[in-house]
Amino acid sequence: MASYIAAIDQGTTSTRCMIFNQKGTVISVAQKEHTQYYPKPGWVEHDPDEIWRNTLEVIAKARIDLNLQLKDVAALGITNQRETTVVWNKSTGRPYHNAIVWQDMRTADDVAAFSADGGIDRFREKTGLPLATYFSGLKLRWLLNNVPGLSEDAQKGEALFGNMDSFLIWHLTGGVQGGKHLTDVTNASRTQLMNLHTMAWDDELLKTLSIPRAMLPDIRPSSGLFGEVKSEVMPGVSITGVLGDQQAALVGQTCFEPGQAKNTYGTGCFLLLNTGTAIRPSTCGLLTTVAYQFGNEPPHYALEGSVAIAGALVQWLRDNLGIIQTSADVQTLAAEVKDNGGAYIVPAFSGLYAPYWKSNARGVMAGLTGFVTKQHIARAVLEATAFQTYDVLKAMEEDSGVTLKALRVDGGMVVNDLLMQFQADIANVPVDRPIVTETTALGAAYAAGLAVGYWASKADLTTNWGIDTTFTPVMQAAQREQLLTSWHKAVQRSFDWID
Ligand SMILES: Nc1ncnc2c1ncn2[C@@H]1O[C@H](COP(=O)(O)OP(=O)(O)O)[C@@H](O)[C@H]1O
Ligand SMILES: O=P(O)(O)OC[C@H](O)CO
Repeated sequence: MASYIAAIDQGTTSTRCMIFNQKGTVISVAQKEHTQYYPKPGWVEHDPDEIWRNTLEVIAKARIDLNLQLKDVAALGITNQRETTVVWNKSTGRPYHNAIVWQDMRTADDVAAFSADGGIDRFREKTGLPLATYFSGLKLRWLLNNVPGLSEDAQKGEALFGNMDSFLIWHLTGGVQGGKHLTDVTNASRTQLMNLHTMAWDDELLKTLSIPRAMLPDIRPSSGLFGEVKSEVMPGVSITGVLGDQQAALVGQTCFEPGQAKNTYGTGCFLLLNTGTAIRPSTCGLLTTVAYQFGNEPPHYALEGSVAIAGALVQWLRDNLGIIQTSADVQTLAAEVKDNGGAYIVPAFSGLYAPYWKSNARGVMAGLTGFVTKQHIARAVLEATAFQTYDVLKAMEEDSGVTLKALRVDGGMVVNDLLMQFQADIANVPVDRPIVTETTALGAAYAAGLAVGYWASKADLTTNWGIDTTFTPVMQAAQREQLLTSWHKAVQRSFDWID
């Protein structure tokens, strides 16, 4: 038996390759950031070719650092930023356009137009999703309507659509020399084109959005054979696990029982609750999504509270305002004051996602007085993530009837103790930070490893999970109430900024 499992985590800001051992410990890691393009206010793009080059580079580096022989790699897993939409030519491999990123809001007019007939929940019964700029279907429609020649090529099956998983699988398995055009159920569930009940592309939705079926990838379970790598960075290794990154984190946190949840704090923030094999509709502004499907087992579903801007607000403080030099500096600055000084930031940069779904909201800073300093702003930046998590947590508890005993957390922001303590305080729930916080790549590794027998069962994986730190709530109820009241007033003020 080979000693390791490799995983690629193609995220919003960077691409990573990680090598794990059987204990789920990271043995080698390489990471590279890619360029964010903002061609117009509210538009966000990535260059798919840059991401492909970075993927090759990080795989090579992670291997070299460990002097990893191919015979030692049991399988490769892939996890990815979801919804981000790529269209490329089957014969040349060339993308027709930059990828349209999940945060991009260019489809706001389509959202309004389609909602005029039936409201934003028009497709919810079939897809589990409200109409929003977030999902792939309308992004693909925009590309078909705006890129010359694309629609014709799509009808002929010459143009291929995919999220980053499909794009990387296609390249890794041979590209123009017959690369496989595949996706997994979790990624497909974020396109707003897949029917959650059948796990297949839905002809009625495709017709309504004018999407040619010929350009769509085949949908596979998350764990199983996707193909063999042909690229020279890892030739002959099989890709046997693919999951959208938030679902991968749920798997990496071994939340296999209905009622278990995790919250991932990265660019955005995503709370997922495993709801088992039954589809649970949301009436409180959450998403119903596929959590994972392992081999021939029935799919498991999740309720999801998606927050668009979390760590991205820290980056904004660093890159746009220049108040801090590194993301980690936000904690040092925020710790210089004992509270937010009355300042609140609602980071509705991409409108507001769950549980509000307000495409026309925009960011606000509220409660400013002459007393407020950059230290208070740093604190308000961190608190914004915790307040947004509180809102989705409450919606989750109401929708599911589950009261969380503890919140499992992961992602780049969880190194921030001040944020984690405030999260525990404001949600009044213990926050469990695990030993391995790279749970996204770990989840893809788990899916890949289960498929080839590297791990025998989910029970094997569960024993790998362990707590590093538990943050216990200490805040008085009256203070919590006062903070939440002010936060919710600020949220109201962000609504309806765009007419
Ligand atoms: N010490 C820190 N405190 C707060 N935020 C942080 C800290 N370190 C990193 N971040 C934020 O975490 C995010 C990166 O997390 P990561 O999980 O790698 O994101 P993604 O997978 O979305 O690319 C960035 O937005 C960054 O600003
Ligand atoms: O790449 P991340 O970690 O920011 O995750 C992005 C999400 O998948 C968007 O739905």
